[in-house]
Amino acid sequence: MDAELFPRERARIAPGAAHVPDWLPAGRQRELLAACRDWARPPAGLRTVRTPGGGTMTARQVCLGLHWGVVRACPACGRPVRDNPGCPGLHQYPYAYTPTAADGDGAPVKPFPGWLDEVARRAVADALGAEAVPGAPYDIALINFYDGAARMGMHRDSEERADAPVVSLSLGDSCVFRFGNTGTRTRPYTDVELRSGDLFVFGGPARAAYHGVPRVHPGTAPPWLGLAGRLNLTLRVSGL
Ligand SMILES: O=C(O)CCC(=O)C(=O)O
Ligand SMILES: [Fe+2]
Repeated sequence: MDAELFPRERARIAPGAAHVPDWLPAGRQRELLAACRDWARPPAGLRTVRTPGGGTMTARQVCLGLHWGVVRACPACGRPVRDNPGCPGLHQYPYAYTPTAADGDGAPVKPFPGWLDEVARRAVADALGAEAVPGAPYDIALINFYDGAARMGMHRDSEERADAPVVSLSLGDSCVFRFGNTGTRTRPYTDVELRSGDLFVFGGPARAAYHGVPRVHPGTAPPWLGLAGRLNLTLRVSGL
């Protein structure tokens, strides 16, 4: 992989969606990994994510800024999630952002550091151009850890109330990242290989596209990083 003759090229995967290979230099990857290890420690550390049907996700997760997870009651009106179509406080689907790790140890979520907002703004400018950088600061990170068997089903990132681009940074093992369309979980989609240090940004007409991780390639992390598995950070503007 590292011995490829030509560097991998950046690509527009769809209008509003861009892949920038090797965006993070090795030193920044090491620093980001060290920060992720700190964030993954309790309280409000890495947890197994519950799904609405009573199952669990295979990727484990820690959040910064606000906690993302399944809720049983609307944080705004207190009524059962599927029973509040008129309430502006919660999306119809039973995921929401809350200030504490409600489906974990219940501790307050760790703060989103200002330097991650700077990283996100640089990422959007590099990937999509300065005009795509939002006015509001990035204030949420979802950090997913994948072991060799973990994956993530096709979904949309839809609990935010802002349409700012989502910034995705990958560390460790490479994976197949499937980037689809806004209408269905199925084709048409494009499979992109995301490797350690890669940036992927999706905003504008691609902000609501379905996407997922059908496969991680175990043992493909760069040896100098010291990570067995894959970490992905998505940086978002909550609008909340
Ligand atoms: O792991 C990835 O590359 C994607 C993660 C993702 O889609 C999410 O956290 O919503
Ligand atoms: Fe996502």
